[in-house]
Amino acid sequence: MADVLSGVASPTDVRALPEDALPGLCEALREAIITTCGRVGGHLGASLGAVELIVALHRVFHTPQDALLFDVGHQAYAHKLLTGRRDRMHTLRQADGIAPFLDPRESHHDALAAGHACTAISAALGLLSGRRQLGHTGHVVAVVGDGALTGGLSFEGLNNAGGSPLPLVVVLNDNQMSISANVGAIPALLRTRNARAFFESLGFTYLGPVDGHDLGALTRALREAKASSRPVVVHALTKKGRGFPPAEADEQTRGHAMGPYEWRDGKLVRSRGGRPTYSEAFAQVLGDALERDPRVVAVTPAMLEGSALTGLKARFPDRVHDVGIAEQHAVTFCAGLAAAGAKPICVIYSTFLQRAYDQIVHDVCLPGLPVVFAVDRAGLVGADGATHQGAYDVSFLRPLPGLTQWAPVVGEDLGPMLATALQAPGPSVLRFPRGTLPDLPPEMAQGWADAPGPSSLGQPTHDARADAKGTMDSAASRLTPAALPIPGARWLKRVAGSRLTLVTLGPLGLSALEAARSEPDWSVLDARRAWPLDEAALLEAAAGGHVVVAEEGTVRGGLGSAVLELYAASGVSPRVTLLGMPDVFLPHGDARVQRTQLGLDAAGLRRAGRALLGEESR
Ligand SMILES: Cc1ncc(C[n+]2csc(CCOP(=O)(O)OP(=O)(O)O)c2C)c(N)n1
Ligand SMILES: CC(=O)[C@@H](O)[C@H](O)COP(=O)(O)O
Ligand SMILES: [Mg+2]
Repeated sequence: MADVLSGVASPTDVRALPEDALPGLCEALREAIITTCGRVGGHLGASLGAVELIVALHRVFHTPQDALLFDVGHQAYAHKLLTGRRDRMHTLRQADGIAPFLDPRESHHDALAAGHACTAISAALGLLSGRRQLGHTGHVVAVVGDGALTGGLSFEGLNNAGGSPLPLVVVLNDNQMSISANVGAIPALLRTRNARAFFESLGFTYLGPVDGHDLGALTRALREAKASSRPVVVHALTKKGRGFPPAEADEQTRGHAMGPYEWRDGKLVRSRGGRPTYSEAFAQVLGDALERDPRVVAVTPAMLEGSALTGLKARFPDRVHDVGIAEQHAVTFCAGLAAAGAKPICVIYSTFLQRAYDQIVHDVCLPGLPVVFAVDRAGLVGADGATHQGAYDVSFLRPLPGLTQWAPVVGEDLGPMLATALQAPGPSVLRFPRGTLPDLPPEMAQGWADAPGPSSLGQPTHDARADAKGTMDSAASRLTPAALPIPGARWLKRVAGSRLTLVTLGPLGLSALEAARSEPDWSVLDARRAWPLDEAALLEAAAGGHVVVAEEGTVRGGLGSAVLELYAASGVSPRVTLLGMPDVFLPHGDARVQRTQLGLDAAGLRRAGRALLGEESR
């Protein structure tokens, strides 16, 4: 079957094929998608479910004169394969390779970049309006999933489009799935006769429901939509994971997202070589908290599986809420929960938290409600690239009065930090990265390096040994809130009279420890909080005259900026180097390689320290 696809270099070739060649083309596309995802991972399920839809779209609409926008873009591998990227698909989501989602810089058949859900309708209406204003006659199509209709932004777009005379075409790819089972009233409504009434009441012509795997029916409906002079929705019923039995059998996500070789014996499994992830470790301590305190409740905006909450949902069905792709609602829902006296924990990816900024400010921080934000995927995310990097949470949250920002180093820190956050009178953040838990370094596994005594600059911050012991003990035993709260920063290595201190946030503390092992007069300070700062500890660090601050987040406005602000306000002037994510949107690639490239590994930290000391050659 692959030869049908090998004859397609552009959508023009798709339109030139005889109709009886199209089933073979769809089979070849599925084969290519399955092979690609098997080798390099990717969004298998959604892309398999959209094969016929995408072939029919390219038969009817002529890109780039007509524009196709795909909500998120994770379902668009067939579109990439049909638009000249077939021979590079093996580079998908890798450094300098094919992008994880759509990107006009990659192909002029990609109308707009995306990666976050619920944007397609608004962007498509804007594109259509702008094109008409500038005399362009092409059609604009927004392809959105049923999950995308659980997000408010989609409705802002539908509302505006339905009241507009512009002939926007919305194709609803309804597979009754988000990443896992879809939630709420809207997806359910779509499978009833009310779907027609719903869209018609919003001002759309409704075409459907159409079998989303029947090329003839799809083509006819799309041609009718293309001829419409007013907003129109084509409602296609599809199956996520279609054509690959392990995905179709994957009840949880239909093979939504996977790493390479994540299926064995015909089953789709998330394989990470057995080590738990930070998300799974957090879910563990969250489960303890749910067990211990009936006021605790968890909220996720459609990332039950990605945030490792599926098991907790089964254990606490009424206290783990998946609210759909609705980050703004998730945050303000948590504000309501907190106002009622519950202890809400909003479990949310750093990049998706961006969508709920005003809700954090206006509904949580301004009233000072004790919402806990478990900010997952904080830092480099790797394959998902620029639209998904967890780069900004420290910076955009730090200015908010009363919001405490914690960052664990190792999995054992999560319990104490969560318990501290749950005791806090106001809102808190715990940020942790995508990926598996690290091994404990020798300094942590066998207790801490001897602290040389009280800080030379004022009160000792705290007894690192006691704190560490408390932390370590809590790792072993069930946590009781009495063991907390945690004070501020934590010396991972404390050398009296050290000349240089590596100040880090989160897991970078481990790289700093490794970097400092061969440097007898370097100290390592785990800031533990991005805000508020542990000023005494940071002023002690300044005493050595040289400070490197390293964080896996943008250097603009992050921990490093806060430290510089402290030193300026305190009238101390050590030489300071800031390391972090640079002032660009970092592309897709291997996060470990990118960390090294950014100098956010032990060698990079050592280089930065030596450069600061003027000992580059050593
Ligand atoms: C703002 C935002 N929140 C969450 C996500 C994660 N996400 C990616 S795809 C997806 C499910 C989309 O469901 P649907 O629109 O039905 O598409 P399907 O995968 O079923 O084809 C989610 C939640 C995202 N990309 N953007
Ligand atoms: C497309 C999308 O936004 C999600 O599927 C995201 O790619 C999940 O990321 P993780 O793989 O880090 O859970
Ligand atoms: Mg869906």
